[in-house]
Amino acid sequence: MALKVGVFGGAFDPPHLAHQALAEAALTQLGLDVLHIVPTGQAWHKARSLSDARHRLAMCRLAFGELAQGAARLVFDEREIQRAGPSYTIDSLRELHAEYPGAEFFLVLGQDQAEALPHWNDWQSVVALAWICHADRDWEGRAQSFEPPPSHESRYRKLHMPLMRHSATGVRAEVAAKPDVSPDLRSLVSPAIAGYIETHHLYQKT
Ligand SMILES: Nc1ncnc2c1ncn2[C@@H]1O[C@H](COP(=O)(O)OP(=O)(O)OP(=O)(O)O)[C@@H](O)[C@H]1O
Ligand SMILES: O=C(O)c1ccc[n+]([C@@H]2O[C@H](COP(=O)([O-])O)[C@@H](O)[C@H]2O)c1
Repeated sequence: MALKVGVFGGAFDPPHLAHQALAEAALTQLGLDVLHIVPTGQAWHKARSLSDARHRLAMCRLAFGELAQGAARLVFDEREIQRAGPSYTIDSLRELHAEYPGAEFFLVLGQDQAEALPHWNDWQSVVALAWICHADRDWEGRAQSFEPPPSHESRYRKLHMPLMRHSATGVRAEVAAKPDVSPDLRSLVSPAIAGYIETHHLYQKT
């Protein structure tokens, strides 16, 4: 049987509880052998610059480190941080295909990026190289549940997790408003991430 390789990319600035729930859903529902967590290097599609990659990677290790279950392995994958220029998922998928010949790939996304996928660089190749595994996301203004584009529907798979309104934007705003670890922050990120943010004075108003 082909090795099943999951790929979960994100800015992870910082990783929050919905990221952890999505990674867990992917591990349990897709029967993955390995899950690559891929922090973005340069997010061409985001208006703000990301925090130092060193911090985002350290927080990924804290947030996702406990998730490896059963036979599944987690890889904290620095390729997009190391690569010069904008981070394109297609580049990472092509490299991973070469590293795992014959494997089956599963790209893990929340609803917003599943909807944005047709605007990604070379998205048709992305869809050809990986199953698109998407979970709904609770956000204001969400009109309806995401429906895959009919032309590529057979390449999409739904992941099930509780609808969560968590966002990294919300975490950063909470810390900027209340620099001490607040009960609201504790409801958004794991204790390890709250501690890391506090120790390293991340996201505080300057
Ligand atoms: N609440 C959520 N429910 C489901 N998926 C989510 C949720 N939050 C983030 N994701 C997914 O996790 C991946 C990485 O997201 P990202 O690191 O950009 O977090 P974010 O919360 O969207 O960040 P920001 O608020 O800074 O834009 C994306 O595929 C995104 O759709
Ligand atoms: O390749 C692209 O063109 C592309 C465009 C938008 C997003 N992505 C990737 O999708 C993942 C989730 O994006 P984000 O903005 O939610 O962190 C992350 O790995 C991004 O690099 C990739």
